[in-house]
Amino acid sequence: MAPRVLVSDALSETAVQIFRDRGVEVDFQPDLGKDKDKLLEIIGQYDGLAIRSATKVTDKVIAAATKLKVVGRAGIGVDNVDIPAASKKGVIVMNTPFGNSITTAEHAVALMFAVARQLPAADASTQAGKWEKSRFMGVELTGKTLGVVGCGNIGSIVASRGVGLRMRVIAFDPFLSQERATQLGIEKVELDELYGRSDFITLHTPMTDKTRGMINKDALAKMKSGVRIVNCARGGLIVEADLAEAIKAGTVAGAGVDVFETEPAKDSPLFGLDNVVCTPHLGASTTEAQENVALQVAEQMADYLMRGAVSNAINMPSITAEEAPILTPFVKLAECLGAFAGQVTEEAIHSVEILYDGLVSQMNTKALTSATLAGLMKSQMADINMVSAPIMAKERGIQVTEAKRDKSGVFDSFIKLTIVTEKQTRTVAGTVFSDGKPRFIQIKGINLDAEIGEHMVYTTNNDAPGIIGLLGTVFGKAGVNIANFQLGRNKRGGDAIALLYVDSPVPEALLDEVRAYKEIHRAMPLKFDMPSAE
Ligand SMILES: NC(=O)C1=CN([C@@H]2O[C@H](COP(=O)(O)OP(=O)(O)OC[C@H]3O[C@@H](n4cnc5c(N)ncnc54)[C@H](O)[C@@H]3O)[C@@H](O)[C@H]2O)C=CC1
Ligand SMILES: O=C(O)CCC(=O)C(=O)O
Repeated sequence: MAPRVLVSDALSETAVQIFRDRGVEVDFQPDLGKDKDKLLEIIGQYDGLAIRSATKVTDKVIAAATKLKVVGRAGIGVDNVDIPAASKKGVIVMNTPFGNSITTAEHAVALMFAVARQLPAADASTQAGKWEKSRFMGVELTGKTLGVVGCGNIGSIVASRGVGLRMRVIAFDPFLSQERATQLGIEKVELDELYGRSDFITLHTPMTDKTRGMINKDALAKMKSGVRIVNCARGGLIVEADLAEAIKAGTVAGAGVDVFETEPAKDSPLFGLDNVVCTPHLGASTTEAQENVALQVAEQMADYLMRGAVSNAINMPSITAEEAPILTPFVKLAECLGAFAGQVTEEAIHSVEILYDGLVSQMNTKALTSATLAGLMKSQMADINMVSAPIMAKERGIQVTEAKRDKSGVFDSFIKLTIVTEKQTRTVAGTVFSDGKPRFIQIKGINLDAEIGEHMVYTTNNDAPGIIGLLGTVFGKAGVNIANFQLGRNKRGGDAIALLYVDSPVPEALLDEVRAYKEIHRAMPLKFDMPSAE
């Protein structure tokens, strides 16, 4: 059945066409995002949700979204999505990090001009027939200092436009390198220096715990008198009441505000103040940007739903459409290794080490590690997947390390998983053969070659005569067919293991019969997320 996507905000219809062309069923309801109850009522029917900023993907929406696999944000900021809730539920959240950057940068520059020359007020006055020429004295941008706070995609475009306008551009961004600053022709400074020197300040940071409310009374007090502030990033970066006070006091000469603490902004302390220019979150609203982000989000979501490719996900490593087919069998192997260790381990896990040997070490090991963790925790958490597993492991205090090395043995590639619990260290290794099927190649340091099936039985025993006969007889009597039987031992008469791939689940009573045999230490059923035997 084709996956179904709900578009709940006003995306360009380009997105709808792309979904259809890619074989995804799409339901285009551009106003639905504003109707929280309706969204909660219907979200359970969809595999994907495509949004802009009006739809709030809260924990309640995530909880009601029983089939949801992916949320696609046609835009940059994902602060309208509860990412932790989505991640815990295994829902991928994607954005389109570049599609609207130029447009938003241009809006910031437009607001800067609008504030410098009081354009909206001058327009309103002129159209009212007042001709107040002396009221609207402006300032030039040329030669002024522009302070860019947050010099990522958008901030650096604004910075380069500022340079083009012959402004002196200074920037504060903890991740801005000296080389990049030089390349942009700007000066990298500390925040307080930026506050003290700028005639115009433009904000381009994401909303984080650090940036929330950063433009407050204290910050405003450090700024040059007569500064003009532009915010095209996120409303919560500015404490609106504090900015309003500074504007009333005349220490801030004007502000251009596209984004608000609460949106839609029906009221704000900034409304009605002289030389405050407001727009209703229009930063990304150009035909070009909306085409870009709609096209990109639809392609990304369709790629994921139809081919398993992941790009621009906030909560999951990327998997390109090209690598998806090569990676998929190793993802399955990683899941099975994790699932084996998870099912045979009964104590709390302290740490996990995953060794990637040979060709697999050059693959997307982040994705493989996520898959291993998902397999590991699946026996305790049914709904876990590659998205939620790393978070769950972190929450449980499990230390995860990855190691990589060149081919060291007979296999072109193998993955070895080591689990350390309070009682023991356990290892299991596996590979993928040319038939694309995963196999276990080592358990507890004992070599074997075991095909992995949906239902398996694992025994540990003394290496003694009669084990094969015992298992064969008990299972045969009960009508449980053994598809594959693998044995291994560390030395003659030493520790041995058996791994049986069976065609149907094995009843506990049958395993009790096996456990009654004195040479058997442990006999347990295992289940893997593999196709049923044909
Ligand atoms: N008004 C609108 O319609 C739109 C608003 N946006 C918003 O614009 C903002 C910037 O977007 P992009 O440039 O694409 O993001 P980006 O991730 O490319 O850049 C953000 C930069 O902020 C820096 N940063 C983080 N914390 C900082 C701090 N405490 N102080 C200074 N710098 C800090 C980062 O190092 C990064 O370089 C986001 O909040 C985004 O949601 C984006 C598109 C449209
Ligand atoms: O979709 C929009 O209009 C808002 C865009 C935005 O804020 C973003 O991309 O972060």
